[in-house]
Amino acid sequence: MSFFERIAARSESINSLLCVGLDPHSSELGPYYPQRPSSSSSRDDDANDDIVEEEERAEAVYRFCARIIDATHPHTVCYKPNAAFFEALGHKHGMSTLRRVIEHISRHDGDIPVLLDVKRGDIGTTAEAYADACYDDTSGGGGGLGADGVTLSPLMGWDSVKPFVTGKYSNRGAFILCKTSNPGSNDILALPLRGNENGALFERIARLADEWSRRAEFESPSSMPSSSPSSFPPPPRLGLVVGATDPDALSKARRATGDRTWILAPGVGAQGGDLDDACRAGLNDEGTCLLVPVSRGVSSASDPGEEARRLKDGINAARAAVASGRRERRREPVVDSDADAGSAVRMASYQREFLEFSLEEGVLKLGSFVLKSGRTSPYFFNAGLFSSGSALHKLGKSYAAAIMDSELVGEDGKVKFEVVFGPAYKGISLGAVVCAALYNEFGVDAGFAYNRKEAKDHGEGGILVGASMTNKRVLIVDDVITAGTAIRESYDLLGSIGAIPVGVAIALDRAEKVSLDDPLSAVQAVARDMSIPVVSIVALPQLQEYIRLSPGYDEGVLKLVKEYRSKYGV
Ligand SMILES: O=c1ccn([C@@H]2O[C@H](COP(=O)(O)O)[C@@H](O)[C@H]2O)c(=O)[nH]1
Repeated sequence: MSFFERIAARSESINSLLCVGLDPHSSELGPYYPQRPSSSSSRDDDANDDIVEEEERAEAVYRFCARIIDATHPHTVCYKPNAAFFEALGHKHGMSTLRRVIEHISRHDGDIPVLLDVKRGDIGTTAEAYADACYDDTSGGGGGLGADGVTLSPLMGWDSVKPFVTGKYSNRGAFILCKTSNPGSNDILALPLRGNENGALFERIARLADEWSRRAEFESPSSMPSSSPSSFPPPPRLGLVVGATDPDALSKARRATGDRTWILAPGVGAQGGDLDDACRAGLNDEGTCLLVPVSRGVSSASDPGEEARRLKDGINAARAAVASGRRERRREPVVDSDADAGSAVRMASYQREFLEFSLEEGVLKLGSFVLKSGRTSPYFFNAGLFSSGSALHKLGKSYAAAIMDSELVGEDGKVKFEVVFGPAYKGISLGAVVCAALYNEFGVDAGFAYNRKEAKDHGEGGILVGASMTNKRVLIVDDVITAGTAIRESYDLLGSIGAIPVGVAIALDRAEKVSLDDPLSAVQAVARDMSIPVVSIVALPQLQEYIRLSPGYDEGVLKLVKEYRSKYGV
């Protein structure tokens, strides 16, 4: 198992997100010194006394750590010894004491990972040596410390991180410093980004954690049994350090990095971070992927075991509240109070987010719009206005979430299509972002193809470009279906080359009839005529519900939407 798989497995098996830090501060070592018979030492004995003191200090450090480990291990997902306190023991005792402590951890039942807090960062060749020093490099003589994961500075870039998570260390993991818990973290890590990117430097780092994890997997694939599709996409190799002292940064980092990345949030206890706020901000939608490391808060307690249990319970209380709140928002149907509709409207979190950002981007507008059909619509959707990298990224994620939430996924958890087809023109870019998001978000590596409106008379010629679709199951991606003409053309085109259309994915289902005496909407008619599902990110009922639930919603707009729906809707 990889480092983060071990973290996840232990977290689940002991139902905890607590990481105990081992920071043997001098001020806490007093009770751990071995008793020495009092002797009257002369000046000649001073040098000898220094040596004895060094040894005694190292012994005190070991005892301090061992006592904490023995008391807290039932509640602890992983231990985080901070290398600084061991390095300060000097060349003779420092590393051997650290190794002794790490070995002590491994003597306890269960697989308890060791995260060495070293905050390294250097050019690649030096980073290789650091990686050997931190881990147990048996191939190079076995002189390493035997840690399973490390903390790293990301500021020197991917090549400084790579040796810790690839090659012979592909099963290790690293937390990269994103927004640290100290006040000075605002000096650099919170600086605003320039150019097209919004947010602060730490948000960029949060995004990089995902990117580098994928890069690590690409450059140094983990050996996974092909029979375990559930392990795809592979577990991340990088997590983030984001201080519990800044809940706002924690929620921004969580949003930037996504749900699979583990965040280490130091700062609870001696640094004043609030446990509850940190959990609410840093947990993912499932109420996990957050480790709360506490060092002095545990070591200075009169009963470290009891304190660890109390912290574990406190974190679990927060995660229960967070998980149930988020689950409810994401999965539970929202009952539409509209008596005319009279049915429940399901609103998943990806649907709410999609509506939110479509309105923000001006892609979805509320007002009064005359459509090509001559109808006056209270809303208008123009997917062509998703016109930035960030908007396309979010759009792709929304489509991918809708597809994975639909009948296009079989009982076996696999998608029912092999190729994503984007019909010219708008469908080309949509198909591309959807195909990339399916891979990024869900590890679904489908082929991608599109068509030209006019055949090329040079080069390879023809109107189809990209993955071969002959005898392949194909998903058609478009923005909206108005009359269904474009989708029917795609369907015929695919049929003519022996491809098998298995579904259509669109962004918005207007859920309206083409002509008033139709029993079905345009989307329903396409699904019926082609006998394939048409999946949409949202449909008109979700838009109506979104407007109704928005703080300060406009009753006038809602009334117009209702009227439009009752006149043209299905
Ligand atoms: O942003 C950071 C990164 C690392 N640390 C380390 O965590 C512990 C915190 O100790 P407490 O006693 O729980 O405050 C310590 O080893 C730091 O070096 C951090 O605090 N903040």
